[in-house]
Amino acid sequence: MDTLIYNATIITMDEEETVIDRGYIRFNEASIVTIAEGEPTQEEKEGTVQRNANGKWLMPGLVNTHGHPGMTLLRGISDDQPLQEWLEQSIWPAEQQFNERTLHVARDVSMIEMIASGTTAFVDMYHLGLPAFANRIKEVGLRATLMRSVIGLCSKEEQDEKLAESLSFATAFHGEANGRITTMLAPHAPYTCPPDYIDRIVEAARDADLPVHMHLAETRKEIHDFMDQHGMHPLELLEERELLAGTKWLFAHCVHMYEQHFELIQQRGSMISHNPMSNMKLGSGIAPVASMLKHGIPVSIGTDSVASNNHLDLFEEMRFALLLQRGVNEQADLVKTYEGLKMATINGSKATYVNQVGALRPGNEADFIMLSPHQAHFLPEQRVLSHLVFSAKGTDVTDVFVQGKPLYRDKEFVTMDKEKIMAEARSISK
Ligand SMILES: CSC[C@H]1O[C@@H](n2cnc3c(O)ncnc32)[C@H](O)[C@@H]1O
Ligand SMILES: [Zn+2]
Repeated sequence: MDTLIYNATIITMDEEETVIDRGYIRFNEASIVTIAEGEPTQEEKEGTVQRNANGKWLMPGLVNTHGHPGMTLLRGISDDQPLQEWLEQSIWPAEQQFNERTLHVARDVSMIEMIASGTTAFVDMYHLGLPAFANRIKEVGLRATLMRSVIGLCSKEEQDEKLAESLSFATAFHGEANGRITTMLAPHAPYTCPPDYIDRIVEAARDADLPVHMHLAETRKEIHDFMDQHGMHPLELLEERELLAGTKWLFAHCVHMYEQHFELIQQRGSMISHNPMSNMKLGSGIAPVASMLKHGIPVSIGTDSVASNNHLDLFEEMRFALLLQRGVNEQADLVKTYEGLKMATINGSKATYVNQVGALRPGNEADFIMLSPHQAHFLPEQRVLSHLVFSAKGTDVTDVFVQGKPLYRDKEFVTMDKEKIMAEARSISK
């Protein structure tokens, strides 16, 4: 049976700045059937379960295009180190202690946090326990892009084993959960994967028609060391080895890149995940997002893990992304308000190479969220787009639907037991 939600203010993200002041959406588990202004007719109501939105704001679910949910219990583990020191001294030793249970609980906590703040789809780059996570996501109902990522600082035999494992996970799970799970291959970074290993990963991805996700140009040190070793910027090396064209890339960070790199990225059709808070926290720098957008790159937004953020609230991340660009470039209209919403929604679907989400239109999948406008920080209520970017917080989200199924209803979890998961997290993190 279809569901009909009426009396909603609908932000479609379909055409430029469309806000349907009082409207309704009819949908089912396959797709959105109707979106229209005004009251539904008797005919539209037929064969539906109806729900009054009471003026709530209804918009596409947010897409987090870079993260590591398995690291969630490392929140606050080390707050004052730069990337390389943070990885080598704090993160990698702590990750050695992970087991099935800690990973399961960490990922459940991250999904609680994402759902409660309006994320309907996320990218997870990780090397441990992927099949178990994919199966858990099937139960929870979120949309996810998963990959068994690889670090290639090992023998060729080990590299090949890791790549084979990645490929077998990616091919087994791509399209699972009624298409909610998609997969990629993922060399961790140019400083942990030698060029000939990246060659082999890209070749495998092309053969299997899978996208490739990688951390890129995150710190000045990375570029400095890479230039010393290879005589050029890592993106230039990818181009020299003919790895950009014909590959569906999603690069995370891209902080230390310049005009000519964005021209190349745009020409080759690669995607970028901008992670402003993680870059700030680790003191990595400010990505030149205004320049990326000027080149026509549909920049998307990621949080990275909560060990470098320390939260998964994409509303906050989106606002921070805009404010940073305006502040650092001393220009108030450089990255426009609506661009922020695009980055967190429709650009996220482009970055993950997933069609039919990120915008609300008939035929697209019913991945959407609702926010309560009855908050002091949303007064006066008329300027919805402005409020969503500059005033909204994840905690304003009241409802979350993925593929037409409710995961969060009036702030109650439908598919997860929040109290149980939090109790387990407290107990094991001790
Ligand atoms: C093998 S991929 C997962 C791996 O990535 C590490 N990681 C987490 N955040 C970052 C980041 O911002 N830059 C580089 N690497 C990062 C983490 O240790 C995971 O094990
Ligand atoms: Zn990362």
